[in-house]
Amino acid sequence: MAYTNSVKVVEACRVAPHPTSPDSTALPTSLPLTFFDIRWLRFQPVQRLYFYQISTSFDTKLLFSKLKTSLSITLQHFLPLAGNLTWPQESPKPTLNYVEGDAVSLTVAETDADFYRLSSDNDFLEAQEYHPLVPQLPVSHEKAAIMALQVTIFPNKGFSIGTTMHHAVLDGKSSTTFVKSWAHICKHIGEGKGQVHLSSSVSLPDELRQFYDRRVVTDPAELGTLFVNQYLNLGGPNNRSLKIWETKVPPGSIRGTFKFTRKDIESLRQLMRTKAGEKKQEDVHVSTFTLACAYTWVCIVKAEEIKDETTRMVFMADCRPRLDPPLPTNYFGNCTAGCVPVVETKGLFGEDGLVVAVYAIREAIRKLEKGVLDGAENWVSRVVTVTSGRMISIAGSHRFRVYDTDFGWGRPKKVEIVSIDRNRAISFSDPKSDAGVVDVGLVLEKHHMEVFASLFYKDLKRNIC
Ligand SMILES: CC(C)(COP(=O)(O)OP(=O)(O)OC[C@H]1O[C@@H](n2cnc3c(N)ncnc32)[C@H](O)[C@@H]1OP(=O)(O)O)[C@@H](O)C(=O)NCCC(=O)NCCSC(=O)CC(=O)O
Repeated sequence: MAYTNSVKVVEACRVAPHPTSPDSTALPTSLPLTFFDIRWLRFQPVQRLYFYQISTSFDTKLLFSKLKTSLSITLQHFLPLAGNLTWPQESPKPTLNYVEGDAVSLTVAETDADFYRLSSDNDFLEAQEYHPLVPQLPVSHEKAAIMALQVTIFPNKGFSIGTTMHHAVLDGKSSTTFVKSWAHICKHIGEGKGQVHLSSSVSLPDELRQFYDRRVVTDPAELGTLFVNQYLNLGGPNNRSLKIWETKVPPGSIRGTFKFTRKDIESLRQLMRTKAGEKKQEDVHVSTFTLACAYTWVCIVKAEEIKDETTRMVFMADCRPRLDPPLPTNYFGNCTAGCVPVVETKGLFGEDGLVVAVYAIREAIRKLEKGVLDGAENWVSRVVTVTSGRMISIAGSHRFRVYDTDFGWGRPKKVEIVSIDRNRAISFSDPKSDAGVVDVGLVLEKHHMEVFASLFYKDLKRNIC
C-alpha cells in the first residue's frame, strides 16, 4: 500500500528576530565561515522531525502563536540563523550575514495523516512519508537560507516540528541546541486569556547560550583557503554556486528504527570481553557508540550482501573538546572531524564480524589522539572524487538528548532525522525509553530492511554476529 500524506499549508510566514533584547545587540550579525564550515558548503541540509502528542483537545491558534512568538525571541540569541549565505565576486570566501529585515521561513500546515503510525517506533514507513512534514531550504546559486521550519498540526492528536538546517553553518550539536532553546523559551513564555505575552522576558540558561567568537578556531594550514579553492574549481573556474548537490531517495526505500537497550549493550560488551580473553588481548572499555555502530554495520553488510573487497563507514567526532586548546562546549557552528574505519568486507561476514568492526571503529577513534586535523586536507577532495562502493555514514549522536526538547507539551513522542534517506546514512539518537541507550534509524531497500530486521533482533538475542 502506498501512503501519500497530504498536507495543507495554512500559512507561510517569515519570523524575524524580536528586536528588543539587551542580549541581541551583543551578538554578531555576520560570521566568517571557518574551514570546519566551508567543508560542508554544498552538502544536503540536515532535516529533523519532532512529533508531540497532545492527549486533550488543544487550541491550534494559541499553539501557533506560542511557537511563533517564542521563535522570534529565540532568534535574538541565534541571529546568524535568520541570515543568509552569499558568495559575492569580491569575497574570497562565502559569507554569512544577517541584516535587518531578514527572517526565517516558517510554514504552518495541517494534515489528516495518521499521527500514531508516523510517530510509532514499531512500524516501518516508506522513506518519503515524512517529506511533506519537513520544509525545503530556500537555496539558489547566489543565496542560501540557513534554516527553514514547519509546524504541522494533526487535529486532536498532536503536532510535528520539521527543521531543515544548512550544514555549512551548523553541526548537529549547534542545531539541536537551537531547537532546545526554542523549546525552552516556548515552554516558559507567558500566556493568559488565550494570548501570548511578548513582553515576558525569558532568558536562556547558560548551557543553551552560544559562543560565537570565531577567533578561537585557528587555521595555520590554511584549510579554509584550500577548501574554498576546491569548491571554486568544481566543474569550471570561479564556481561560486551555493546550490546544494542533489541526492535522491532510492525508490522503494523503507525507514525503520532499531533500539539498543542497556541490556543489549551490556551483552555485546560481555561478548567482546570474552573474545578479548580468547585472543589474550587487553580488556578495555568498549563504548556504547562503538558497540552499537559495529553491530549495525555488520547487520547492514550482511543484509545488503555487500561484495566490495573493503567496506568503509564514516562518523563524525566532536572537535570542541579535542582541539588544543579545547573550544567552549557551546561553540556555535561546525566543529567536527570525520573518522573513517575501513575493513575487509569478508571479515564482517565471519564468526568474529563484531570484533572486526569494533576494532576498526576503535582504531579510527584512537587516531583522533594524534590530532583531529590529521588528514584534514583531504576532507573535501575525498567527497568530490567519485568513489565506488557502499559508504555507510552516521548522522546525529546519542549524546544530543533530542528527547529533552520539550516545548511545553511534554517530551517528543518521536524524533527522526529525515534526511538520512538521501545519503543512506544511519541516524543515532538518545533513546525515548528509560531502558534504551541508543536508537538507530535507517533507510534501506525493502527486502534489505526485512533481512536487517531479522538479523538485528535474532543476533542480538543470541549475542553472535
Ligand atoms: C567520536 C565519538 C563518536 C566516539 O564516541 P565514543 O562514545 O565511542 O567515545 P567517547 O570517548 O566519546 O566516550 C567513551 C566513554 O567516555 C564516557 N563519556 C564520554 N563523553 C561522555 C558524555 N558526554 N557523557 C557521558 N559519558 C561520556 C562514557 O563512559 C563513554 O562510554 P560509554 O558510552 O560506553 O558510556 C564521540 O566522542 C563524539 O565525538 N560524538 C559526537 C559526534 C557528533 O557530534 N556527531 C554529529 C555530527 S553532525 C551531524 O551528524 C548532523 C546532525 O546531527 O545534525
